[in-house]
Amino acid sequence: MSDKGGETVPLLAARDLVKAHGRTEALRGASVELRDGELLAVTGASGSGKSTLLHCLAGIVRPDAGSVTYAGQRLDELPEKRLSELRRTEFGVVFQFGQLIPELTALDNVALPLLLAGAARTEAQGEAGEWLERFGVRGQGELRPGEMSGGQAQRVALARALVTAPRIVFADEPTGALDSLTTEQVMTALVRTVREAGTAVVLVTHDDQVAAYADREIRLTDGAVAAQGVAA
Ligand SMILES: Nc1ncnc2c1ncn2[C@@H]1O[C@H](COP(=O)(O)OP(=O)(O)OP(=O)(O)O)[C@@H](O)[C@H]1O
Repeated sequence: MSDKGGETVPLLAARDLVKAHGRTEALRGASVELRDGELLAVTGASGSGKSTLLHCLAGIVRPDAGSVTYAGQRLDELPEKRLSELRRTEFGVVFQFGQLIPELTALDNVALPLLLAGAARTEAQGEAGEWLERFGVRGQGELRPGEMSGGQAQRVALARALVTAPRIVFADEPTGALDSLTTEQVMTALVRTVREAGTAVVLVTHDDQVAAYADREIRLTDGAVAAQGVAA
């Protein structure tokens, strides 16, 4: 959280977001703030607008109305080129099914964002190996996604989301396909890692077990924030 003349300024702030998919109004005036280093859970019933909110916050989707301000810049007004650069450098994203590249090994999947940012191969692979280590999957570095368990693949996906040292990680049901024990292991690794790195996280989940890891929870109902509070 930055401090401007005694006022605390959130890292990310969305105001009165409206977004329709065709005739479906997915967001109807949702507002949310994220502080630097904060772990925020976004919960709500299926269809309440959680993924749409996450996509608007991450600059993947432009809202029809309302604003998204990240570190003083209006994301919803940025030209696409600048927006994609910002997404690549400042944000990390992880989805329910890790969406790793099937042809690449775990190590190469994690190294890829660094290579795209211009790092040399040896350096990128060294860094990627360290992130696999943090998530307890260094031993799986030479495996391809099809050869890993769901939990291992999600750890690799989280390592890939964090390898560029983003300010914010956006995670959409990152443990949605995992059993309860694996969920606990993946969440423990995620929380420890983001705390060490000081990374903020927006975590969409319908699972109370997962929301309980967050500093704060907001609950969406019909595309607006129905409740918020400190997670249990
Ligand atoms: N690309 C799309 N095209 C049409 N309708 C969409 C699209 N994406 C989302 N919707 C609709 O918008 C509403 C909100 O969807 P969204 O995925 O944001 O909700 P959600 O809370 O994440 O749901 P879930 O928990 O089931 O993933 C739903 O009614 C959904 O059917």
